[in-house]
Amino acid sequence: MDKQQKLGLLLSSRLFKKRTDVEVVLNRTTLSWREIQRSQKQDLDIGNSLDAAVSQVVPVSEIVSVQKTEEQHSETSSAHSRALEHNQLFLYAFTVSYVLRASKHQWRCTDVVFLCPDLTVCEQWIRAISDQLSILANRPKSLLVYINPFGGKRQGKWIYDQKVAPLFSKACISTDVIVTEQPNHARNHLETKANLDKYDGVVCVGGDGIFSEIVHGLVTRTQDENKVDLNDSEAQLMPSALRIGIIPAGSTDCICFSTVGTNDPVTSALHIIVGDSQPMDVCSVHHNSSFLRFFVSLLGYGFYGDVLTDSESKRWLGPTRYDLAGVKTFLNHNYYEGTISFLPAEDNMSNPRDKLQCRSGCCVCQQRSSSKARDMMEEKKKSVKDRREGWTVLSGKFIAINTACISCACPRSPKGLSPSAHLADGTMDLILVRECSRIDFLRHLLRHTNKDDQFDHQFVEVHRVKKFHFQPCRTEVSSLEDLSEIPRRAPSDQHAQPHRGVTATPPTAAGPATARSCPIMQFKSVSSAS
Ligand SMILES: Nc1ncnc2c1ncn2[C@@H]1O[C@H](COP(=O)(O)OP(=O)(O)OP(=O)(O)O)[C@@H](O)[C@H]1O
Repeated sequence: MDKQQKLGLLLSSRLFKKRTDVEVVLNRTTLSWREIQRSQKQDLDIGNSLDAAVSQVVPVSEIVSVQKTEEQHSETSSAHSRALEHNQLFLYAFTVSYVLRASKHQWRCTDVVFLCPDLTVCEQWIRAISDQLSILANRPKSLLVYINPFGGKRQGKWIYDQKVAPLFSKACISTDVIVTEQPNHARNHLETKANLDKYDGVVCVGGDGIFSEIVHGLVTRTQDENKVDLNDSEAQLMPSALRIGIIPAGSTDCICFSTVGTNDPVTSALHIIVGDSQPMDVCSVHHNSSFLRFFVSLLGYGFYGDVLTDSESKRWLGPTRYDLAGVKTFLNHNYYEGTISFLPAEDNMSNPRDKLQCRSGCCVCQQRSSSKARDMMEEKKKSVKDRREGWTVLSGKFIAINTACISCACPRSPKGLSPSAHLADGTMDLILVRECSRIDFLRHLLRHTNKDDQFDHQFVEVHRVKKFHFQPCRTEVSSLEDLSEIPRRAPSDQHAQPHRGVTATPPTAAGPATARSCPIMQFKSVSSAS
């Protein structure tokens, strides 16, 4: 058996590309081509070692489509005359579209056209590549798409129509598209009406808010179908069988940025097409015995909670609303007094101040995922015990009580609020900013935007936790300057915990108060709920 057979050679031909003869080779994992003449010259001059320099290799998993090139290709006339020189006629052509990795995590779709000496060869190539694409089990064939036309700069529909739909169509993905008409349209549709059996995944076009709707809709429906009581904070959530993809078209797009490393609709569409997936934790928030909500990115109480609440009333301003609400809340300088109890994550595989950045294939998340079944059993047994022991209790006055399920990176804060938080390890990073002066708090906030360690302040502490509980003092919310001020927002006793990805699929996150997490499935370009 020669080397090529060992590599699973499927097809090899001498074809023509632009002005050159190329040897094109398809095996089970790659499509490659190299210029024959140049390579041979190099063979003579410098030896075989330079072959790689003139050959291109594309993983089959990153081929978007292969199609017969019907129209006269721009290069055809020059190619034709060049071909004549070679006493060959290359009248038939096929185009392979594939992923090109550009800079800063961005992906682009690029084409290569191969001219063939006859129709049989052309069709043989198209069939061989199509066959390989058809056995890629992760690729979605049918998607349900929700577009929020009011997210971010209100470009969602345009972004989808112009940048995403043509790629889905090229990849032969069928879609049902719903443009939402009001808040919670997507959530309610998913919870009650959508026929989910038809689809391989759900895609949202918008920001973290519409993603949150999708998470709530899918996770709630899955729990209903499996008779899981969401009000039971100890119940193990069942993962959804569908993955969620995000096309960023919001104001922050934190979940997309934190998982893919960029907010670029084309990159996200390509991740979806090639079937990339990334598990995420979903956390749930309970108040007493009632389920409040899920979250997958940031649960903010105090400063960030106030910024988000205030920014909602300024939605008409677009993304600028966050800056305005941020300045206003900063000037108010409120603090919140209460007691926080948390259950620390037990192992020492990672901590919130290590330099790890969780990415696809992260060993910490993988290890967690492989021990998931065992952990689920243990966690069940432990839940009663947990209530009695292992909890750490802290009291005091806090400006911000944040919980990050993921790094929460976004263009404004490229490393995020918790740079080494993991996407799917079943833990949350609890970040406490204690009472401090305005100038100190500003120094802390500025560190969100630069490379300095944002936890390296005496008034900031961070804990990697599995669950936490917050019990506010009833009369406490006051300006640091004016302690007599009545709290604008009376906090209540809440707890949160993360649910580790339950299925064999991607991420999930859970929310505030008592938080826990369960997994949901996502395409890699996912983002989460805030
Ligand atoms: N048709 C609609 N009209 C008004 N609001 C909608 C509509 N569809 C969805 N929404 C709501 O709009 C809110 C914001 O949407 P989205 O998150 O997509 O944009 P954003 O807030 O600008 O971005 P980000 O959350 O990333 O900052 C969501 O909470 C969603 O429930």
